[in-house]
Amino acid sequence: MANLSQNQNVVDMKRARQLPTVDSKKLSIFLWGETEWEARQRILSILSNDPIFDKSRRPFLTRTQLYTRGLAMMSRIHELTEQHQWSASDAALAFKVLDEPLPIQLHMAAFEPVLKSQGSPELHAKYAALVAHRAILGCYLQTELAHGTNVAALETTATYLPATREFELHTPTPTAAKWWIGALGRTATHGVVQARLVLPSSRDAGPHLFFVQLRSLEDHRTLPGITVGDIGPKAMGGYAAVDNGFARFERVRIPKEQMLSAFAGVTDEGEYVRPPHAKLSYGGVEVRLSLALESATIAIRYATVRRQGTKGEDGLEQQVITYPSVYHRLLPILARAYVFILLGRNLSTAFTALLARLSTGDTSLLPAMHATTAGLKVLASTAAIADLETARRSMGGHGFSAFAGVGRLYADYVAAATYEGDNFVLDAQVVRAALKAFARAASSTPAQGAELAPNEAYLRWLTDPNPDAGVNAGHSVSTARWGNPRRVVEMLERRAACMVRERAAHAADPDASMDQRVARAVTDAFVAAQVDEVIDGLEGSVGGKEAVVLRKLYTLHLLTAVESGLTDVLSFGLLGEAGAAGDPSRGLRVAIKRLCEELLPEAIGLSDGFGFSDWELDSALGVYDGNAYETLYKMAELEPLNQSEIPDGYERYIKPMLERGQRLASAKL
Ligand SMILES: Cc1cc2nc3c(=O)[nH]c(=O)nc-3n(C[C@H](O)[C@H](O)[C@H](O)COP(=O)(O)OP(=O)(O)OC[C@H]3O[C@@H](n4cnc5c(N)ncnc54)[C@H](O)[C@@H]3O)c2cc1C
Repeated sequence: MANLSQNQNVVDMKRARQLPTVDSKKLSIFLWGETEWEARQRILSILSNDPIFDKSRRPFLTRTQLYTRGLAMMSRIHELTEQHQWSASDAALAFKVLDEPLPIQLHMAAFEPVLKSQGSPELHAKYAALVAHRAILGCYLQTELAHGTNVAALETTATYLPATREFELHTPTPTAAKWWIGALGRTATHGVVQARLVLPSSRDAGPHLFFVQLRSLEDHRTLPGITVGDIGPKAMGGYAAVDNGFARFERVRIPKEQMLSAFAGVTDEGEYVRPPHAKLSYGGVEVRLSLALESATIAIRYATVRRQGTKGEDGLEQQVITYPSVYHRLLPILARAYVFILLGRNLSTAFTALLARLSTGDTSLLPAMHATTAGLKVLASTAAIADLETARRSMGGHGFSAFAGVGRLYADYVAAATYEGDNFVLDAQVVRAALKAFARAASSTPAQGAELAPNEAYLRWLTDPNPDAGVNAGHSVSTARWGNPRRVVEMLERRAACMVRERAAHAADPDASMDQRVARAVTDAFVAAQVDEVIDGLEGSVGGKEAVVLRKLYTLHLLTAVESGLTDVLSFGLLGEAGAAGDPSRGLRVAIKRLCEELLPEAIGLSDGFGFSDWELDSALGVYDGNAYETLYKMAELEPLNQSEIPDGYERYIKPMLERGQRLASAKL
C-alpha cells in the first residue's frame, strides 16, 4: 500500500489546527474540570495500553464473542481498581472512558443505587460491601413481556406468608415473565425484582421491590424455581455485549428481610406499612442522571468524527466542512455537545443537593428534580440520537462503514429513547408538572408573585407586571435580539409560558402533538436559562479568546433551539406577523448562518477541546492527525474475508454458478 502519511488529509488537518483562536487544553479543563480531566488522562493511559481493551477486532466479533470480551473488560477494570487503589468515582470514570455498554452497568446504574436508596439498614449491613466489591453482580427486574411503561399493571406477585415470614415470588402467566433485563441473561447473581405485594388479607398493594438471589455463587447455576435466559440479539446489533434476559419464578421463597423496605414494608403479621411520601419509592433519578451524562458524551464523539473532501476553487479538492450545508448541520451539534456536558455537571451538583436533603427527610426538591430529569432525559436522548445520524450522513459513504465508528454508537444508543422511561411517556410527566406549576402561578396575584422553582421560572412571564415584557411582547423587539443571548432566552421562556397556558386552556382536549411540543418548550426554557448563566460566567470561568468563542457557541445553541421550535414561536406571534418585510424568521436564520461562519475556523479547536484520544474514538475517519484514508486501509486489512484470497464458498457456490452461466451462454472465456 502507498504511504499516505503525507496526503492532503494530514496537511489539511495541520492547517485546520492553526486556525482556531481557542486553546483546546483550556477548553478541556473548562468542560471537565481540572480534577476529572486529570483523572481521565491517568485512567485513559492505563486502559488504552492494556490489550484487554483492544478495539481493533471488535467489528469482526460475533455476539457471543462480544459478550465474553465485555466480561473480560469488566473483570479487568475491577482488577485495576484494586491494583491502582482507584476510588469508586475513578472506577466509574474508567467505565465512562471505556464507553461500551456492559452487563456491569446495570449493577452500577440500577441495582446498586436502588438497593442503597430503598434497602433497609439490615439489608445494607448484610450486602453493601458485597455489592460495592462486586462479590455479587446485580440486575434490575422491572419490565415484563406484556408491560413496561405501565408499572402498575405488572403481574409478577410477591405473596407474604406470615407463618414463615417469607415472600413467595411467582410468575402467574406467560406474559408476566421478566423481559429485557440487562445482565440477567447470563451474568447477574442477584436482582431487585418489581413484584405486586399480596398481603395475607388478599389485598394487592401494587408493585414493590424485592432483593432476590438468582444464581448459585458456587457454580453460577440458576437457583431452583427460577428459569432464566437471554432474549436474543438487539436491533442493528446494538448492545451486543449486554445479556438482556428473561426470567420466570415458580413460587420462589425469600425471607421477609429481602423486601426493600426503607419506605414501605409489612409487619410480621402482614399489615402494610405506608411510605411517608409516595414519590420516595421512585428509584429512577440516578439512573436517568447518568443517561443525561452519557448522551452528552455520545454527542461529543460524533461531533468530532468528521473529515472528507471534494473539489474546490484553489485547484485542490474542497474540504466538505467548508460547504455551508455541512457546517450548518455540524456546528449546532458541537454547540449541543458543549451544552450537554455542562448540563450533566449541573445535574450532578443538583442531585448531590437532593440526596443531602432527602437524608434529612426533606422531600421538597423531589418533584422539581423528577420533572427536570424527565425533561432533560427526553431532550438529551432525542437530540443525541438525531445528531448521531446527522453526523454519520455528513460523512457520506464512509460514514456507513463500521470503521467510521458512528454506526456502532447509534446502534448502542438509539434504545435510550425507550429505556429509563419511554420519551413520549416522560413528555406527559413533564407536562403534568408544568400544568401544576401553571395552576399555582395563575392563582397568585402579580403583587404576590408565585413561588417558582428554577425549572418553572419561565412562568414569570405570565404574571410580569410590565406589559411590554408579557408573554406576547416578542414582536415589539427588533431582530437585533438575535445577537443578544439574554433576549433569546426570554424568547424561549415566553414560548414555554404561552404553550403551557394554551395546554391548560385545552386541558380536556389537547391537539395531536401538544404534549411533545409543550414538554420540549418547557425543557428548552430550563436549559436556556442555564446556558444564560454559563454565558454570563464565561469571563470568570474560562476568560480570554475562549470566552469570546464560547459565547458564540452557546448563543448558536440558543438560536437553533428557537429555530427548532419555530412553529410554536410563530403560532404565538412571538416574532410578529409576516408583512411587507417578509418572513419574520429570516433574521433568526441569517443570525445562525453568521454565527456558523464565525465559528467555522474554531471547529477543530472546539472539538479537540473534548480531549478524546484516537483509542477512545476508535474511528478511522476521526483520527487526530487527519490521516483517515491510511487508517481506513489498515482497518480493512483486518477484515476476516481478506485473510484468504479464495472465499470459503467458492467451490460450492461461485464456481458452479459461473460454469452454469457459461453453459447457458454457450461460451467459455
Ligand atoms: C436496551 C434496553 C435495556 C433495558 N433494560 C432494562 C432493565 O435492565 N430492566 C428493566 O426492567 N427493563 C429494561 N428495559 C425495558 C424498558 O424499561 C422498557 O422497554 C421501557 O420502559 C418501555 O416499556 P415497553 O417496552 O413496555 O414499551 P410500551 O410501554 O409498550 O410502549 C410502546 C409504545 O406505546 C407508547 N405508550 C405506552 N404507554 C403510554 C402512555 N401511558 N402514554 C403515551 N404513550 C404510551 C410508547 O410511547 C411506545 O411508543 C430495557 C429496554 C431496552 C430497549
